[in-house]
Amino acid sequence: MDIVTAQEMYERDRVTVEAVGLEGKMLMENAGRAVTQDMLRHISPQHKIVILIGAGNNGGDGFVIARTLMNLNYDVEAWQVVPDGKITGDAKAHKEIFLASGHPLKMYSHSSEDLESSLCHADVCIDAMLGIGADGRLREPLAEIVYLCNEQAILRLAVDVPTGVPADEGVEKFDAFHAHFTTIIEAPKLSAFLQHAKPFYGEWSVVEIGLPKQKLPNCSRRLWGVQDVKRTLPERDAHSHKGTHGKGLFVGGSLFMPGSVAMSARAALRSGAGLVAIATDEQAIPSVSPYVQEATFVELKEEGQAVSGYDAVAVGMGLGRRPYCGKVVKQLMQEVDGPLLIDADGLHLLKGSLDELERRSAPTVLTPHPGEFAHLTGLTAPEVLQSPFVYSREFAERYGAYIVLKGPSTIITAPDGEQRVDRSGNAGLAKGGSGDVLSGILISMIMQSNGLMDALSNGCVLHGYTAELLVEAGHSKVDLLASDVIEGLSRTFRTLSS
Ligand SMILES: NC(=O)C1=CN([C@@H]2O[C@H](COP(=O)(O)OP(=O)(O)OC[C@H]3O[C@@H](n4cnc5c(N)ncnc54)[C@H](OP(=O)(O)O)[C@@H]3O)[C@@H](O)[C@H]2O)[C@@H](O)CC1
Ligand SMILES: [K+]
Repeated sequence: MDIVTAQEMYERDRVTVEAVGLEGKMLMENAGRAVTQDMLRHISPQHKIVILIGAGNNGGDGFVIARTLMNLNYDVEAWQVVPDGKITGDAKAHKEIFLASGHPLKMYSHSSEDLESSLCHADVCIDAMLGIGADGRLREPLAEIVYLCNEQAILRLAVDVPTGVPADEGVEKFDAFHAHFTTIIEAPKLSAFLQHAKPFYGEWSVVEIGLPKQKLPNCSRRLWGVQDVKRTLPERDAHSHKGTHGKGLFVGGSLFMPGSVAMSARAALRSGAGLVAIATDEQAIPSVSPYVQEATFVELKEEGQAVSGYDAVAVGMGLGRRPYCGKVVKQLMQEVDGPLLIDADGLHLLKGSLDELERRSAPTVLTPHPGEFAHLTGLTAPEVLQSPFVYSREFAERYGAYIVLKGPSTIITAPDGEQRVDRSGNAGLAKGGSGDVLSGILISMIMQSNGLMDALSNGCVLHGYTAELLVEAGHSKVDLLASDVIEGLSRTFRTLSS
C-alpha cells in the first residue's frame, strides 16, 4: 500500500479525472459511501450521531456521509460549521444533493450553544471538517469546535485525516481532533506514521474509492506488512546445505556486554542463517559460547580482523566505545566487500568516519533509533521524529547507505530514496536487546534474499510480528524479552508457511 503526501494525493486525484474521466463529484460520492461503510463497524442504529462539516472537499465527503447515514435511518444531526459562501465546487454540489434529498442541516454560529448541547447528548461525533487541505494552526471556529469535541465522552470518528493534523511531516505543533478511529481515503498520509501525529488518528483503516491503480504515478513510499513478507520470503530449497543460507560474521560484545552479540548471532540462526561466526573480546567468549553453541569464534583484535569468506557482516552490538573500537568499525568499512550492517555502538563510532561510508561501494545498512540517527546527522531527536521520511532519505542518498530508522513505525530507506514502512510489533519490544535481535534477523535475511530492500523490510516485519504473536499467545507487553522473540521466531515461520 502506498503512503502519500498531500501533494501526491492531489496529483492522484487530478490524474484520475484526466486519465479516466472519473469526475471529482463522483469520487466524492465514492469516498463518502466507502467511509460510511467503514464507519458502520463502529456505530449502531441506537447511537445519536453528530457530523461536523467543513468548507473543503473533506466537508463534501461529510455531506455524502450524512446523507447516506440518514437514508439508512440512522439518528444523525448534520452541522455545517463554516459560512455558506465558503462551500464551493464539488462540496457545494453535494450539499445541494443533501438538501434536495430533504435532509435537515444545522448551521453553527459563534453565539450558538446548540452544538455544545448536541455533542453533550450524542454518542458519536464524525469529523468531516478538514482533511489534507489543512494549512497552519487551526483557525476559529474550528479550533473551538475541535476543543469541544475532544472534551466530550463520545466516540470520535475522523474522515481521511483528523481535523488539524497536517497530512505531511515537518510540523512541530498543532491542535487536532482526537479520533478513536480514522477512515483514510485511498492511501495513508505521512502523518499517520509520525510519533506526534499518530495518536490523533486512533486506529485507522483505508478505503478504496475507485482511483485507477494502473494509471497512477509511481510512489516511492509504501507500507510493508505480513502479506508482503509471505509474498517475498525466499523458500528454503530441499537440496540446500548450510552454505546456501549464508555465513555471517558478528563483530561485537565485550566483557561487560557479552549478551548483545550473542543474541544477534542466535537470532540470525533462528531465522535461517547457515553459519555464524562471532568476533568478540577473548574474555567474553566463555560467556557467549554456551548461548550460541552453533557459532564459531574469533578473537576481536585491535589491529584488525580477517573479514573475507563471509556473506554479510554486522558490527556494533555490545562492542563498547573504547578508542580502538572506532578503528575496528573503520577497518570493516574499508575491507568488507559484501553487505555490512552497523548497529548500536558501531553507529556512535561511525560518526567520525562518514567519509569512509561515502566511499564504500558494497552495501552498508545502518540501523539507528531516532537518538542514534540524531547523533549521526547532527540533528536533534525531536527534529528527526518530526521529519523522519525526509531526513532518512537525504542521508541515504547522500551516503549511499540503507537506513533502518527504528521505532513504532520503522522506516526503511534505500540509497535511491525508495522507502518502506513497517508498523508491526508492540510496546514489548521497547526493551534492551530488541535491536540486537533485529540486527541478527536482518543479517540472516540479507544472506538469504536477492534484494536488499525485501531483506530489510521482511526482517523488520518478522521481528515485530513475532512480538505480536508472542503477546497473542500468552506473553504480555510487560514481560516480553528480546530472547523470547528469538525463540518465538519458530512460531512465526510456521505461521507464515501455513
Ligand atoms: N482523491 C482524493 O484525494 C479525494 C479527496 N477527497 C477529500 O478531500 C479532502 C481534501 O479537500 P480540500 O483540498 O478541499 O481540503 P480540506 O482538507 O477539505 O480543507 C480545505 C478547507 O479548509 C480550510 N482550512 C485550511 N486550513 C485551515 C485551518 N488551519 N483552520 C481552519 N480552516 C482551514 C480552508 O479554508 P480557507 O483557507 O479557504 O479559509 C479550506 O476551505 C481530502 O482530505 C478528502 O477528505 C474526496 O472528497 C474525494 C477524493
Ligand atoms: K477530517
